[in-house]
Amino acid sequence: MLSTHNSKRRTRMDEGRQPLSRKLPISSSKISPYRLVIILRLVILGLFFHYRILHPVNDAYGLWLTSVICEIWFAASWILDQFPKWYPIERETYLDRLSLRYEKEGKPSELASVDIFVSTVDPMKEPPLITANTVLSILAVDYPIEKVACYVSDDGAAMLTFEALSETSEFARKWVPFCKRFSIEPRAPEWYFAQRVDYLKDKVDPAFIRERRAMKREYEEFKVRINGLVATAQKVPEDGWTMQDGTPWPGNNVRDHPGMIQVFLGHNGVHDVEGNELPRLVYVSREKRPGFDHHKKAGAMNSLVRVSAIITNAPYMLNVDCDHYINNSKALREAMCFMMDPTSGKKICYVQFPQRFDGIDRHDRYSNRNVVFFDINMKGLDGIQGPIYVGTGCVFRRQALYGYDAPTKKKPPGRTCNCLPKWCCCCCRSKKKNKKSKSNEKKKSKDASKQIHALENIEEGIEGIDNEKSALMPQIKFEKKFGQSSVFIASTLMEDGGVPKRASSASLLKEAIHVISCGYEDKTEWGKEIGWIYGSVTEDILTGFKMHCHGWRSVYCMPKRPAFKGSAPINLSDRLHQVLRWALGSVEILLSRHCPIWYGYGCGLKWLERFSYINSIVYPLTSIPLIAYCTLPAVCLLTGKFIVPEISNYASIIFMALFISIAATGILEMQWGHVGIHDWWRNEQFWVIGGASAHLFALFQGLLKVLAGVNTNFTVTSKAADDGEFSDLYLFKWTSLLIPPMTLLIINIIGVVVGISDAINNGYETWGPLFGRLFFALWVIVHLYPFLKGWLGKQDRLPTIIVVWSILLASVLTLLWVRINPFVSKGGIVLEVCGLDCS
Ligand SMILES: O=c1ccn([C@@H]2O[C@H](COP(=O)(O)OP(=O)(O)O[C@H]3O[C@H](CO)[C@@H](O)[C@H](O)[C@H]3O)[C@@H](O)[C@H]2O)c(=O)[nH]1
Ligand SMILES: [Mn+2]
Repeated sequence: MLSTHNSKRRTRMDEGRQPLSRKLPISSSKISPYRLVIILRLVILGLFFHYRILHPVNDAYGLWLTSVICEIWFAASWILDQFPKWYPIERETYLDRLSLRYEKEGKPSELASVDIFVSTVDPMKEPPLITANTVLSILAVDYPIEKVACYVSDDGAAMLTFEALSETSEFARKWVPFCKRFSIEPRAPEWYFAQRVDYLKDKVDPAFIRERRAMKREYEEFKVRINGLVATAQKVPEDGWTMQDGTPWPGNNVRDHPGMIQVFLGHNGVHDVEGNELPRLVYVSREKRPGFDHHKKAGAMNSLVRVSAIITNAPYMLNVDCDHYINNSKALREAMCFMMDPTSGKKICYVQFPQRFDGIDRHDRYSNRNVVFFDINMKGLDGIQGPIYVGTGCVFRRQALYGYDAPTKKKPPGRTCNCLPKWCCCCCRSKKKNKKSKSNEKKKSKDASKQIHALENIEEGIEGIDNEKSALMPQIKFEKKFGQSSVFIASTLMEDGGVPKRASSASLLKEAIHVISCGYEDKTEWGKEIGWIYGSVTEDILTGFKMHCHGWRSVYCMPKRPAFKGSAPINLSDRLHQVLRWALGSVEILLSRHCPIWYGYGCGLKWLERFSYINSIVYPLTSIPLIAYCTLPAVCLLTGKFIVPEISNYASIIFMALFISIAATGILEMQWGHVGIHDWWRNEQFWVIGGASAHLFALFQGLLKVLAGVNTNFTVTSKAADDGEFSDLYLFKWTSLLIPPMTLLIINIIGVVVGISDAINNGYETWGPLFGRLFFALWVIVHLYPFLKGWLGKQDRLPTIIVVWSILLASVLTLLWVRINPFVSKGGIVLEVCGLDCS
C-alpha cells in the first residue's frame, strides 16, 4: 500500500520535471506530398512563363503584355506567401505539469504574475456591456488572484466607461466566486448565459441549478444598470458630465484632459461576497492635449506598459481588444507553459493565440473568420521564428517589449544591433569584446552603486537591481531610453517583476500619473525602439516585427477550447473599411524606415520570416494587377481578342498542369491545416473583393500620407451589442469603396452577354474560342459573388442567384429576339436596335 503510494508520488515528481510543452510536426504523409507539389508547381510555373513570354498575341499585343505582367506579379506574391508555409508545426501543452512544477502543495504559488491590458476608445461603437464582459472574464480567470491585474485603457475619456467599470467591479464580487466554485466556461456572463445547459443530461447538481438561476437574475439586473448608464450618456448635459460626488468629470473634453487613474479592485480590503480577495482592476485614461500625436492604440498600450510597471510590474502581460473576452479560463496557464519553460522559455518574446469570433453568419460571407490565415499561415510561421503579432490575445514578456535583444549564449543582453549588415555587427563586437571584459569588472561595481544612490534619492529604495544591465548603462542613458521616471527605470531592471515593498501607494499613483502625461515620451525611445511601435495603424505587425528583428522567437498556441473570442464587422461596408485600415497600415510600413524589405539585416530575423513580413506589407500592391486582370475577360469578350494565341497541345497541357497544381497545393494545405473547403473558398473570394476595393484605396491613401502628409485615422469598427441575429449582415451603407468591384462585376456581366449573343449572331463555329473567354469572365463573377449579395442586400426577398440569371437571360433573349426579329433586315446589331433600317 505504502509503496504504491510512494511510486505514484515519484512519477508525479518526475512528471513535474518534464517539458511543459511539445512540438508536434505535421505527419510526413501529409507534409511530403505537399512539399512535392510546391516544387512541381514551381517547375510548371517556369514552363508556363517560358511559353507565355515566347508566344505573344500579335493582334492584341497590349492585352498579352498586361496579362503577362500581372501573372508575373501574382507568381512573385505566391512565392512570398508559399514558402513561409514550408515547415508548419502544431504544439501541445501540459497544464498538469505546469502546476506540479509551480504550484506545490502547501506552498504559495510560484506562477509568474501577469498584467492584462484592455483597450477601448469609443463607448458608442464599443458598447460598455461588451467591455464589461471582457473585464469580468479576466477577473474570473483561472490563475492565482494576487498574480492578475487588469488595466483598462480608455482613450475616449468617457465617464460612461468609468461608471460602467465601477458597476462591473461591484458585479465581479458575485460573479468571480460563482465562476470559480462551479468552474464554468466561458467566464464572460453574456456568452455563458447564451449557452444552453441540459439540466437533465448531466445530472447537474441542484445547488448549481439554483445558483445559476440566481446569478442569471443578478446579471440581468447588472445589464439593466449598464443599459441605464448608456441611455443617460446619450445626451451630453450643457456644462458637461459631473461625477456622483458632484465634481465635474475631468475628461469632458476628449481632446484636452489630464491623465486619470482609478483603482477599483484589489486594494484596501475590497473582497468578493465569499470574503476572498479579487484581482486588481485599474481604470486608466492617459493625458490628452491638442498638438500632441497620441499614436492611437499603440500610444495607449505604451501608457499601460508604464502604469503597470509602476503599480504591479508583472514580468508578463496580456493584451486584448475590448471585445476579446477570455473564452478559456486556462489561457494564461497555456501561455505560461511556454514562457516559464526553464529550457526554451527564455527566448520567447510573446505567445500569440489565434483570433476566434462569435456572431458571424453561418456562411461567413466576408471571410471574417480568416481561417486560412489563422490555421495555415500562422502554423507555418510557428515552424520558423514564430507567428506575427495580431494585436490581441497575445501574452508578452515585458523585457522583450523593452527593446532588448533575445538572450543568446554569446551575446550579452541589452545590446541592440539593427540595420547593420552581419559582418559589420560581428566585427564591431569582436573588437569591443576584449576591451570590455577587462574594464567590465570595475565599471560594473562603480556604476551599480551610483545607480542605487540615484534611486535612493527618490522615495523608494530598490533592492535586487540586475547589476549587469545597470552596469552597461548609466542613469542618463536610461532616461534617454525610457523617459524621466526613475521609478519606472528601476522597475525595468527587475527582470522577474515586482515592485519595491516600501513604496507607498500615494506616491506610486503620483508617479503613475506622471508616466501617462502626454509629453512623457518626448525625446525617448518609446514607440521607436521600445514598447508598441508607432508609425502605422497596424501597430501590431510593426511591434512583432521589431521583436523578431532582435532575435526573439514567438510561439503560436492553439488550445482546443479557443482561448479568446471577439466580434467582427459582418456587413460589407464595415468589413471593407476594416480591411482598408489594415491595408493602409501595411502601406505605411512599406513606405517607412521599418520596411521589412530593407530593415533589420544582420540580426536575428530568419529569412523565411522576413518573406512573410514582406508579404504582409506588399499585398495591397497586388490590387493593381488584380483589377487589371479582372478587367481583361470583359475586354476580351467585347473585342473578340484573347490574352493567349491559338493554343497548341503543349500549351494546353501546361495550362492544365498549372491549374491542377494550384488546386493540389490548396487541397493539401487544407488537409494539414484542418481547414474546410468552404473557409478556403471564402478566403479566395474575399481576396478578390478586398483586393479590388479596399487595398486599392489603401494604396492611394498611403501615398497621400507620405507625399502630402495627410494624416491617417483609426476608424474603430463597431462591435454590435445584442440587436437581432445578423441583422447587421444585410445592412447596406454606401461607400466609394464599392465602386471598383461593382464596375468589374457589371462589365464582366455585360461581356458575357455580348459574347454569347455575338456567338449566336455569328453562328456556332465561334463557340470554341468563346468558351475560354467565358470561363475567364465567370471566374471573376464567382469571386465577386458575395459582394453582389451584399450589394443587393435583403430588400428584395428574391434569392440573388435568380436576379443574376434573370438579368443574364433577359439580355440574351433580347439580343436573340433582335437577331431573329423578322421585321428588321440583317444589318448590324446597332442599327437593328433602333428598329429602323437606315441604309
Ligand atoms: O485610438 C485608439 C484606437 C483604437 N483603440 C483600440 O484598438 C482596438 C482595435 O480596434 P478595432 O476597431 O476593433 O480594430 P480591428 O480591426 O477589429 O482590430 C484588429 O486590428 C488592429 C490593427 O489594425 C489591432 O490593433 C487589433 O488588436 C486587432 O484586433 C480596440 O480595442 C480599440 O479600442 C484604442 O485603444 N485607441
Ligand atoms: Mn475588433
